Parts: sequence; C-alpha cells; structure tokens
Amino acid sequence: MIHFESVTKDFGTRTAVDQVSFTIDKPHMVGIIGRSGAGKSTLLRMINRLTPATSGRIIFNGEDILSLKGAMMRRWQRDCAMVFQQFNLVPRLDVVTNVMLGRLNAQSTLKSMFNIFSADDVNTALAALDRLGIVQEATKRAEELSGGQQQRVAIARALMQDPHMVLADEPIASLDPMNAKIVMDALREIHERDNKVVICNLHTLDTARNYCDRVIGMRDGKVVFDGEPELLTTDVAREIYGADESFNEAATSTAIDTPDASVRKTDPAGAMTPAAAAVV
Ligand SMILES: Nc1ncnc2c1ncn2[C@@H]1O[C@H](COP(=O)(O)OP(=O)(O)OP(=O)(O)O)[C@@H](O)[C@H]1O
Repeated sequence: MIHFESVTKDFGTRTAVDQVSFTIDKPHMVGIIGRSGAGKSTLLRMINRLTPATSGRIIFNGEDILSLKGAMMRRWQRDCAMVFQQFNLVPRLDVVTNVMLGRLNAQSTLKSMFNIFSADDVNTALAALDRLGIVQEATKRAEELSGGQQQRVAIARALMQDPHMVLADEPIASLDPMNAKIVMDALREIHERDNKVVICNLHTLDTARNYCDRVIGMRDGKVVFDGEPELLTTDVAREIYGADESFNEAATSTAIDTPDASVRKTDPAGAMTPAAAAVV
C-alpha cells in the first residue's frame, strides 16, 4: 500500500529522519512512538508533503508521492488527511463549516474563496459529525467546544476528505484521559469500519499497545523497532526511549482505561459507543 525507501530529512546539519524504510501492506493502524525529537512529526509531515523530504521515496500505488506537484500534490494531500495535536480548526467558524473545509481541495478556487458548499456537502458533514457523536454541536462556533470535541470535529473534517489514509500527529497530547480515549476510539473505529490505514504519532506506550496493530519505534531519526504491540516489552521500550534501568513505563502513560481489555478486538461495526461519545 505504502512503501518508504530511505526517507531522510535534514534540517541544516541536524538529521531529523534518517534513511527510514518500511512498508505498510495492510490497512493497519500503525502507532509511531519515540521520545521527543525522535523524528515522528517530521516523518508524518513528509508523507503529507507538509515538510519536503531531503531524499528517499515514498511509493503509494506505484507512484513516488514525494515527486508530486501542483494539483496532483493537492490531490494526494486530500487522500492522506491529517489530524493535528492542536486541532487546527477555524475558531470563529461554526462546527459544520469547519468540517466542510475538508472539501476545499476538491472544489474550485472561487467556491473555496467564498466557502460555498452544496447541500450534499452539508449532509456529508452532518453525517460525519453524527458518526463522531457530536452532531448536536454542528451550529456552535468551534471555539465554544472542549478540546476533545474539537479534535472530533477535526477528525470529521478529515473524513470529509474521504481519504485513503488518516495521519494523526499526537492527536491526544493536549487531552485529558477521558477525551484521549474518545478520540483514540474514533480513530480506531475509522480504521476498522472503513478499512483505512491510520498512522498515529503517540507519546504513550500504553496507547500504542491498546490501539495499534503495529508499532514503529523511532530513535534519533531511525526506526529501531517495528512489530506487533505484543513485542513491545519494557526492555524494547527502554531501547526506543534511550532510557536506563530506571525507565518507568508509567511516565509515558496517559492512563487511558480500556475496560474491555483491548479495543483492538471490539466490534468492527462500531468501536465508539454513543455513551462514550456523549460524555464530553
Ligand atoms: N522546522 C524545523 N527546523 C529545524 N529543526 C527541526 C524542524 N522541525 C523539527 N526539527 C528538529 O528535528 C528533530 C525531530 O523533530 P520532530 O518534531 O520530528 O520530533 P518528534 O519525535 O515529533 O518530537 P515531539 O514528540 O517532541 O513532537 C528535532 O531535533 C527537531 O528539533
């Protein structure tokens, strides 16, 4: 599906991502972990073309997406929707318009300039908000919502792009554990129900273990671990984080409580329960 070949990013003399190669050949939910500065965000931003790579190739459907330009590049950016730590909503715009902004790349410049959306756009946006359990907030301004709600709006906006894959750059880093769980449940549900690749940068080991099918560990720009979460032992984690014997996993925990042992084994028809969605 997507193949990384010696992908490298230098910022001046600093190599943020160093010859990274791996393949995602199944619609997995992939977690990327590592200490601050390991290169996680830079890697994700290169996929989405927000940060230009220094060298290497990222092949998707036989095409090197790092060489796409103009309309083809914008098309690719629509195909791999990005969710950010700080949500990146337009605070004064209402929620449903924020969601419809996910369609901007798909319509004419004139329509985009005046935020002209069709009835179909409105209905699709409302359906996305409904799926995320926040359709009742559709007419509120984005700034009136809690952080967890705003992140769900951002995910609805990503869905509006009808992407091949969703990239999430530390989507729960600004959230409390309850909201973190709701947002991770939502990403997992998108992965399971729509069979989409979700690549998620995470600070916390327990979240990666609970939600991801595959975990990639980065250290100093290099991939130092790539495997199923079951293989992510404390020793391996110590290696990824470059920590000594005193390494305490709890220090990387968001304490997300997953009551049913593992959400990775939930009902594929809908991992996010309305009850969970209604809490925020
Ligand atoms: N625009 C930039 N200019 C210069 N250096 C940068 C830039 N962006 C990132 N870096 C450097 O690249 C390295 C990797 O940064 P990156 O943000 O990718 O790491 P990260 O693993 O996502 O960290 P965090 O978890 O703190 O977000 C760091 O040393 C960082 O200082």
